[in-house]
Order: sequence, then structure tokens, then C-alpha cells
Amino acid sequence: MGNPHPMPGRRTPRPENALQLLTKGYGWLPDRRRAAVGRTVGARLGGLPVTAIEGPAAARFLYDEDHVRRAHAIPEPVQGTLFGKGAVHTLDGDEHRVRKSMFIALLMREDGIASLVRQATDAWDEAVDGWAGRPQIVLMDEAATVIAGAVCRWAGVPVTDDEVPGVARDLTAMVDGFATGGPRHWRARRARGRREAWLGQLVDDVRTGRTTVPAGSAVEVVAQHRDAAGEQLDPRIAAVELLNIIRPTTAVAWFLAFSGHALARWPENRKRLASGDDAFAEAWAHEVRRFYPFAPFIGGRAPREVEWDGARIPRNSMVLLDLYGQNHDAEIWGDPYAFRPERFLGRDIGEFELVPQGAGDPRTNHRCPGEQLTVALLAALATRLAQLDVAMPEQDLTIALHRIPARPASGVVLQVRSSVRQG
Ligand code: HEM
Repeated sequence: MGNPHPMPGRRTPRPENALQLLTKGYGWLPDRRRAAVGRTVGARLGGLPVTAIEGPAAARFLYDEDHVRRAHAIPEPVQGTLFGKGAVHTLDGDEHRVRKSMFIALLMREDGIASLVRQATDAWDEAVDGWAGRPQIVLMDEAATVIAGAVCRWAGVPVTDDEVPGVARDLTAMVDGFATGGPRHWRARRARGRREAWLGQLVDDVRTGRTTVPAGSAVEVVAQHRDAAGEQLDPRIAAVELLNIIRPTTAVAWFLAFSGHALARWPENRKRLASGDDAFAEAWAHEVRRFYPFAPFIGGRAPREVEWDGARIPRNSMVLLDLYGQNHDAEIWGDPYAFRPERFLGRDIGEFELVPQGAGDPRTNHRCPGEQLTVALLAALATRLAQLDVAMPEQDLTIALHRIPARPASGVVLQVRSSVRQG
């Protein structure tokens, strides 16, 4: 394929321009790739070059800090809503590795994952009794409330039962509003402002002894963490990083809503998922994360002129890894637009193959440290979802690919007929 940037611009793209990319939706890069007949496509934003790459080798290329760095790459509107300013996502080198080690220690321990999954399944079981007494529920909202309550308690964030729905609404608003300039965006900013102030105060109180939280809890670990220079995190940054634990965990509600969609669309899977077959439930979690659109792409800037797949990538220009595109690459997945959980049964997943949460080694690069937790939580809650005795009223289950983040339009409305689990 030819060089997508025959005449690279000399100016530096403003990161804000990258927001324009997010308004184009999930189909944009795959469509351009089909037109270009290759895995690497060039695009221009405000007249400046962006290179979008895809495939396991491309992912390996992007995760090398010699080729792509994260600092100054994430648009302000995304930091102001989704990640928070000064978040681990924006760091490189030693600073990144020291901050990241805090997340790895908290999120990649089997006992920690198991205890959070237990708290979430208990909360789900308790909620189901209430759902059965109501005419109907919106699965996405209820799942967010169940998970938000469980993850706050697991993390050591004190919340009362009455506070949990409001916390869940704010956490989902931060995810829902990062890729739009409209009212959802301003809702997300307000939600972030409120919750950073709340958790910043908690960190302060823990440090001064006004509040105590369980030893080893996320709140304690983040409050006491020291950065690469040996300093404690500013309370606002500590709040940002606590939100980077409780917000994305709550976002697993999107995958529950997608699971509800998949069960409605391909009901032949219900019995096996409901049966408690752990291997199938895990395969289900992988297929939901592969098949449905959620995180669209990741990226950074080239610290110097680099070359990939015959394309010259100018210094400082943006390089994107098309996550949605790679998860639908026929060379990796064969029949990628078929929803088939069995494709993951007995399959070893390569480190750079399945990329809904990034690629490579999360201990040393930016890959999501919450991926094992996501898979475990989704497998457990999707199993319970399949066990519900439900009817689905008329509703709009359309998933619009131009809306980032995508979601079933109705949020998946269920009439829960009985709280007794169907095996
Ligand atoms: C809802 C499912 C989730 C999705 C789709 C998701 C997706 C992602 C993606 C695409 C990245 C960026 C990877 C990169 O830049 O290379 C990421 C990073 C991150 N995720 Fe997740 N994630 C999810 C759940 C979680 C959970 C449950 C947690 C924590 C409890 C979490 C915490 C983080 C953190 C802290 C980072 C930044 C890592 C870094 O920059 O080094 N995520 N996630």
C-alpha cells in the first residue's frame, strides 16, 4: 500500500482536534480501511496528519514508547470527563510505571478480584427481589447501580444504600459524555467535578486520621501511594485515580446491556450460559467484549518521525490503534460479524490479538489493569442475567455505530417475572 501521508504537514495537531475523530463513530476507520485496501490508513484532522493502524503487529509497534507516547495526546474534553486530568493514562516512562504499579497491586490479585465479584453477585441477588416487584426495569441502569455499590464498598469508599444510585449515575455519566460536545458532555463534566471533590476530601480525611478505611483497600493504597519523586499524590490526583477504579468497573454495565442484547438476538445461547458452565461464561465475556462497540481506539503521538507499514509518520503526529477495527479483523477472527462465544473455547488469546481493553503486558505498558476483573465480573453477572425469568416488552434495541460510546437505545428493558433463578 502507498504512503498515506505523501505530503505530511509541518504543524503540530492540537489534541482538541482529536475530539473530531470521536464524533465520527466506530465505522469510520474500518470504512476508510476498506476503501484503502490495507490495514494502515492516513487521515487529516484540521489539515494535520493522523495515522490509524490495526493488527497484532501494529499494536506491538504502538505500545513501544520509542514509537508512541501518551503525554499531550489525550484531548482535554476526554480528560475532563472520562479519565481525569493528571491520570495514569497520560503518563510515560518511570512516572507511568510507578503509578501503574499501584493499579496492578490492587486490581490483578486473584483474591481481590474474587472478593469484588462476590460482593457484586450478592448485590445482584439482593436487587433481583426488588426487580421482580416492579412492572419493568432498565437493565443497564440497574446493573450500574449494583456494580457501583459493590465496587465502592470493595474499594473502601463509604456509601449508604441511598447514595449508591446517585454515585452510579455520575460514574456512568462520565463514560457516556466523553465523545460528544452536547448536553451529555456537560453532564459528564459536572459529575466529574462533584466526585473528584468528594473523593479528594475522603483522601484528605484518611491522611489526617479523620476517617479510617480498611487496611489494604483501594482508598488506603491510593491515599498513601508515593509517586516516582517519592511524593504523595495531590488529593485531586488521588481522587482521579480512585475514580479510575470505580468508574470503569461500573462501566461493565455497558457489557451487561450488550449481553442482554445478545441474549435477545441469539437466544440459543441462554441455556448454556445459565447452566453455570464457567468456561462458556468466560468465552461469552470475551465475545461480548470483542463483538460489541465500546472503547473505539487508543493512541498517542510519535516522539520522532517513525515509519509503519510503509507509512511515514511525522514527529508529533497522532497514531491511533483502531480497537473496534482490530476486534473485527477477518484475518484474526474469521467471520468477525458473527456472534459466536464458542470461538473462544479452548483458544489461547495472543497478547496483541483481542484488544477491547488494549494489548501487550499491563504491568509495563498502558494496557487496562482491570481486564481480568472485567472478564470475571461480566462472566458472573451475565450468567445471572441468563438465569433471570424475564419477558422483553416492545423496545428499541438498536445500537447506533455513530454514537460513542454505543449502547442499546432502550438500555434493555426487562420484565422480571420471578426472582427464582432458572438453571
Ligand atoms: C468496562 C470495561 C473496560 C473497558 C472497555 C476498558 C478499556 C480500557 C482501555 C481501552 C484502556 C486503554 C489502554 C491503552 O491505552 O493502551 C484502559 C486503560 C485503563 N483501564 Fe480499563 N477498561 C475497562 C475496565 C476497567 C476496570 C474494571 C478498571 C479498574 C478497576 C480499569 C482501569 C483502567 C486504568 C487505570 C487504565 C489506564 C492504564 C494505563 O494507562 O496504564 N478499566 N481500559
